[in-house]
Amino acid sequence: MTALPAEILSVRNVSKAFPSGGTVVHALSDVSLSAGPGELIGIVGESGSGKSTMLLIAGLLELPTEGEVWLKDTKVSAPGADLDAMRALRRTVLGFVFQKANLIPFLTAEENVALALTIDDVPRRAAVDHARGLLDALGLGHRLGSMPARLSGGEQQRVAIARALATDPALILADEPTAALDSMRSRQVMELLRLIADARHSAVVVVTHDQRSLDLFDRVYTFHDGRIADTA
Ligand SMILES: Nc1ncnc2c1ncn2[C@@H]1O[C@H](COP(=O)(O)OP(=O)(O)OP(=O)(O)O)[C@@H](O)[C@H]1O
Repeated sequence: MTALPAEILSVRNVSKAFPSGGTVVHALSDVSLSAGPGELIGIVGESGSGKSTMLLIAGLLELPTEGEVWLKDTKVSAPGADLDAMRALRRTVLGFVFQKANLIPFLTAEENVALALTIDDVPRRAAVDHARGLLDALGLGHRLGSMPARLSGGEQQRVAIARALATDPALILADEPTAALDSMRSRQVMELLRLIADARHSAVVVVTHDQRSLDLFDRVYTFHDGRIADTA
């Protein structure tokens, strides 16, 4: 058995400033957080506190102004790093889930998931088989051939989660994945993310406003004004 790394994601002393109309917005100030294998980590905080900016930096979609992002034992991002060069890393190590499922409307559920693999040159047959297995495991085995418009909001979000899992990422980043769902479906999606962390030993980091599911999390960082005000 291979040893698991101590941390999958380590954000170290990250700050992010956006120039904005002659002034500077300090979206993040000296933030450090981590997520290890099998951990479900929450990020909460009021609007504008820096949660999404944190996720974009951890997801290698934005650069920090100061500080570093480490994936496993490698420093991958710091001021001046080349975000384009991180594309392969984003595709293989990271999985993203957003507030809206953003499925491609003219592809079936299984085609949406398989696409995450075929764009990386996985042969179509193998990609579709893998997509079916994932959708089946997420309770959507009966919806493989359905178009997104025929799926409920919760089902669409589960397809989006299957798509994020397709490349077997070590780190899954979710930005308000339950915002568009009712409370029962929200709970189901959060429980699914908990299960994914447990079963796959992935690190799962979720930005959420949903206070009712926080019992499922290993650690919750509360952001306030670009800083971590509390860790519980
Ligand atoms: N590209 C940008 N340019 C300028 N300012 C930005 C940019 N992105 C974010 N900000 C500012 O940085 C601060 C943090 O924004 P962020 O979106 O990270 O907050 P949030 O906690 O995710 O908010 P919400 O819960 O409303 O999504 C805000 O003041 C926001 O206006």
